[in-house]
Amino acid sequence: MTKVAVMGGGSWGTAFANVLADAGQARTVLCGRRAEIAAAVNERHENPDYLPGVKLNPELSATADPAEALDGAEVVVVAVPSQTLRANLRTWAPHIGPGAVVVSLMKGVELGTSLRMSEVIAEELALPESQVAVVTGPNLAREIAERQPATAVVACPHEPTAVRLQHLCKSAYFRPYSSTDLVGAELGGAVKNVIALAVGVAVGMGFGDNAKASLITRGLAETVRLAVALGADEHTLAGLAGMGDLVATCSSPLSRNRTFGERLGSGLTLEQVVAETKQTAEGVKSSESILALARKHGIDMPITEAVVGMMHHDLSPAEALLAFMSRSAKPERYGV
Ligand SMILES: NC(=O)C1=CN([C@@H]2O[C@H](COP(=O)(O)OP(=O)(O)OC[C@H]3O[C@@H](n4cnc5c(N)ncnc54)[C@H](O)[C@@H]3O)[C@@H](O)[C@H]2O)C=CC1
Ligand SMILES: O=C(CO)COP(=O)(O)O
Repeated sequence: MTKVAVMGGGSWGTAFANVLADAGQARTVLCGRRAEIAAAVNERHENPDYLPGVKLNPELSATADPAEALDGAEVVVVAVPSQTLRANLRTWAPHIGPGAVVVSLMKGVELGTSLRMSEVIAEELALPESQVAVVTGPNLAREIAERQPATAVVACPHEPTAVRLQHLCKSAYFRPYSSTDLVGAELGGAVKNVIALAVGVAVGMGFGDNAKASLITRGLAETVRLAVALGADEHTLAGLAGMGDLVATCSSPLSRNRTFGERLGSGLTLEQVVAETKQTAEGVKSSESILALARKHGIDMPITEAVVGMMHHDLSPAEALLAFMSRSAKPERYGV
C-alpha cells in the first residue's frame, strides 16, 4: 500500500490526512511538531487543539519525528504556513525519497521571491514537474473533518500524477477533480485569501451582501488578470480553485482570513487582531508578495492593493474604501 506522509498537524493537515485515511487507498502518517498532538491522534483519534470534537479515522497514525514520517513515503503532502515552507523543506529534504511526489495544500506566495508554493518545493527539492502537485478548492478544514461533502482540484502539469493523487484522496464525502493547470489552481487559492480579508473588512464595517458580492466578483477579475499573465487558463478561475474557493471562504465565519478582516473592519487595531489570531491567515503576508508579483507583470489589482495598505501601511478601512470607490469609471471587464 502507498505510504503518504502529511507534514503539518494543524487544521488542514489533520483534516486532509483524515480524508486520505477515510479514502482507504494509502497508509497515512501525520507529522506535527508536538508529541502530545501525535499521542492524541494515535491514542484518542483526535486533534484537540485544531479540530476539537472530531473523531479521526483510527487507521490514521501520527508522529512528531519527520524522519519517521518520511521514511518510505511515496507521497509527501505539505500543510505548514507558507512563509515557513522553505525552512521546513531544508530540514526534511534528507529524508524525502528521490521518487516521491510532493503535494502542496498551502495557499500562499513566498515573501521576497513571490514564488508559488509548488515553485518553492520544486526549487528546494530539485524535483521535475511530474513530482509536484497541489490540492486546492473550497475546503474549509472543519467541515471536511466533520465529513461534510466537498469538492477539490488536484493539479499537476503531468496528468497521470494528478489522476494518481485524485484516486488516493477520493472518498464518499470528498470529490477531487483533476487539472493540469497548476498555475491557475495555485493562484486561485492564494489570491482568494486576500479577497477574503477585504470581504471580512466590509462585513466588519457593517456592509451587506452587495458589498460582499462586488468584492468577490471584482476580486475574481483581478485574480484572472494576474493568473492569465502568469500562464494560467482563465477557465480554471471560474471553477473550484477560483470562484468556488472565493465563495466558500468569503461567506464562511470559519475562514481565518475573513475573520481577520472582520475584526479589523469592526474597529480593532492591527496589533489587537494579530494578538487574537491563533491560526494561519495566509493573506496577511501573501498580500504583499502577490502585489509584488502583479507589479512585476504590470497587472492592476486594486483590491489587493487596498488590503496591502491596511495590513502593512496603516491605511484605515475607511480610507481603503474611499480609495477603491473613487477610482476612475471603467468598462466592466473579466480577465485581460
Ligand atoms: N484550514 C483550512 O481550512 C485550510 C487551510 N489551507 C492552507 O493550508 C495551509 C496550512 O493551514 P492550516 O493547517 O489551516 O494552519 P494551522 O494554523 O491550523 O496549522 C499550521 C500548522 O503548521 C505548524 N507550524 C507553524 N509554524 C511552523 C513552522 N515554523 N514550522 C513547521 N510547522 C509550523 C503548526 O504547528 C500547525 O501544525 C495554509 O497555507 C492554508 O492557507 C488550505 C485549505 C483549507
Ligand atoms: O482555504 C480555505 C478554504 O478553502 C480556508 O480559508 P482560511 O485560511 O481563511 O480559513
